[in-house]
Parts: sequence; structure tokens; C-alpha cells
Amino acid sequence: GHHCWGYGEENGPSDWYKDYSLANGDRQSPIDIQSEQTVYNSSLKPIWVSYDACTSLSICNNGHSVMVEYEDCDDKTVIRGGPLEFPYRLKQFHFHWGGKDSRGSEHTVNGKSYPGELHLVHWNAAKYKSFDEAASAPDGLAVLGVFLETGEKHSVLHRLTDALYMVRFKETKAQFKDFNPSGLLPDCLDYWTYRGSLTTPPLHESVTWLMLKEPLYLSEKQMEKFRTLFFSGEEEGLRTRMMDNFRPPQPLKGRTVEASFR
Ligand SMILES: COc1ccc(C[C@H]2SC(=O)NC2=O)c(OC)c1
Ligand SMILES: [Zn+2]
Repeated sequence: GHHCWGYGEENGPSDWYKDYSLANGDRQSPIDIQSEQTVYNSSLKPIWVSYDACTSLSICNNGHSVMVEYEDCDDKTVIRGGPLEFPYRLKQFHFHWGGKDSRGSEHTVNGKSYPGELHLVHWNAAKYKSFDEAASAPDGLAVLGVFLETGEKHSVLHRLTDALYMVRFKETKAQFKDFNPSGLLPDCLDYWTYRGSLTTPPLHESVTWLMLKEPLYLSEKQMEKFRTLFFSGEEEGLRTRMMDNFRPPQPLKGRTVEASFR
């Protein structure tokens, strides 16, 4: 629509409240996870990821992030367990990252930012007829978040970082088949969970967050490839590099963050 929210000086996170009143809501995301304040909940189940029959469709630059979209017409690609009462269907995954490694993640841990953050977005198809309907329902979405940390090259992620040249500009899309995102998950699925929101407009308070404690490690060269993308379209004169596409932590407002681990 005519909304032009973004991450710049004039349209960034501190301006979003003007068009999206939920920006100052009671369950906004991301948050700073203060590990000493989290509550270990022994009745939290393990996260169960069933992505083996997934059908990835395309990779696209939507002007805010780079996203891989999945076929979500049945329950072949779901996440279960954790605090979730239903299976949630994988819809897409995307990333947030910084202009340098000292920033980039949306969630922080004890005030520490990571160079980036992966979001695997799922919706409650057991209860809602469409993703759009689920996206504004209090138990509509579940986002599995994984911090990005620089280190060794990530071989599964390499197929994605090698495809980024095809989607450098806003509104570009390319075929991206047979990509199983379980290859992006760390071995340890210990997580923190809390009730939150979309981290971009419209900021719906519809997300059960599952943040993994263990990061995904990728090389500096792979990080740099994310920074070759553009927020702007190919036809636009001013080419603004896609980086720092993260919302800073929001007030906890009395929420409890639960931990699946001691
Ligand atoms: C209208 O529905 C929407 C709109 C935006 C996003 C993407 C946001 S939400 C997140 O966690 N990160 C992001 O960049 C979304 O994803 C569930 C769903
Ligand atoms: Zn996100």
C-alpha cells in the first residue's frame, strides 16, 4: 500500500508507531533475553521439526529482507511440540543482519547483539484458514529464531548465499527448489519462548517466539554476501544496501520468558 515503512532515518522503527499503533503494544518483539530472569519450565516439550517433505518454491527480495517461500497447502512441513498446542506449517524463512558484525540480530541476549538472525515463520493451519488470517490471531504464528554468529563457513547455507546475486534488488525473485531448512538448525534445540509479535509492520501480536540458544555459524564471506543486497529496486537511482534491517528490543511489559533448559 502507500505505507513506506523501512529501516532508514525517516521511516525506521522509531517512526513506525505513527502508522502502526501496535508499535507500543504489550507484547511487542523483539526483546532482550536476560538469561538470569528466564524461568526454566520442565513441562516444556522438545521442539519437533518435520521438514523432510518440504517443497521450497522461490527466493525473493521483498525490499525488507531476503526470503525463501514454501508450499504450505498441507501439513508436510511443520513444527510441533515446545509450548505449541498445534502443529504450525512452515510458510517462509528470512534473515535480519547488520552493516557490521557488532549488530544485526533483532533479539539480544543479556544486551549482546549477534551479526544476524534467521526467522523460520510458521502458521496455525489447524485453527485458521489462511496465513493472513493466522498472522493477526494471538496464537496464529510460531517463529523459530536462530542467531547468526561468524565462524566456519556453513555448507548448507552456502547454497543460499550463492543464490543471493539473483535477488539483489527489491521485488526480484528466482526459483529455489529442494532447500530443506532443517540443515540450518544447530544440533542443540534448547530454546527460550515468549509471547510476542511480528517485528515489522503491521506488528500484529500473533507470534509464539521460539529462540534457539545455539547460533548458526557462518563465515565472514557469507555474511558479506547478505550485505550485497539492496533495499531499492534496480530502476531506482539511489541504491541503498540492504543492511541493519532489524528492529531493536522492545519493552518486556511484565512478560515471562521461559527456558526449555536449565
Ligand atoms: C502480515 O504478515 C507478516 C508480515 C511481516 C512478516 C515478517 C516479519 S515478522 C518476523 O518475525 N520478521 C519479520 O521480518 C511476517 O512474518 C511472520 C508476517
Ligand atoms: Zn524476521
